[in-house]
Amino acid sequence: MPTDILLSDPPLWLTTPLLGEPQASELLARLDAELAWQRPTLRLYGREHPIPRRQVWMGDPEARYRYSARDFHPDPWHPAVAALRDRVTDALAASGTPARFNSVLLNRYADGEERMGWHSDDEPELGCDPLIAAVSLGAERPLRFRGKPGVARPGDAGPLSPFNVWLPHDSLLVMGPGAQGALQHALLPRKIPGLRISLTFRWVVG
Ligand SMILES: O=C(O)CCC(=O)C(=O)O
Ligand SMILES: [Fe+2]
Repeated sequence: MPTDILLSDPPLWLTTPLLGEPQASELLARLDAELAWQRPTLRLYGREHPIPRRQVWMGDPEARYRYSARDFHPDPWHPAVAALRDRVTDALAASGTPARFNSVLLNRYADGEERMGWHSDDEPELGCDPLIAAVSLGAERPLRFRGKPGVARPGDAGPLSPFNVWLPHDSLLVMGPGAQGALQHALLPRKIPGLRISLTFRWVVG
């Protein structure tokens, strides 16, 4: 599997293809059809807003997640998602990066209008310097990165200019240790038609 090193410090790598066809397209159709996609609301400045995408939180029972002072329990592993988790774990081990995952956030973007705002995946449950593995299926869209406001870069490196990482169908983006401390990322709205599903595998510290 060809891997592009997009950034070395913090590590950001893109591998494509991950599964090959027809497996990748079959997985996209199966996840779309078989998962209990939710559109929870988020409270912002005292008002409830439905999130601009759908999602499912899945994982081991002890991989609980606290968010907005609420405990979220993961859905049990769907067999196709568990198989993908093992595939990603094997691919990482083969490239000399042993990692394990007890949970995954699945995001479903119906079209280019649906999106995710600027954030880092730096919740305390994820421990310090997590490795997050993100699989993309469906419409190719750019994940935009920028330096985290107020965080200096290592050495004399100047400020990092924002950049796009285009995520093709059937690709794996690895955000390695340090990426969440140094960078933010967002899936901004774009006039790109078509369904996209991403799966961001994580380890949640119990
Ligand atoms: O959909 C994507 O590629 C980004 C998802 C993401 O940032 C997340 O799940 O934390
Ligand atoms: Fe994220």
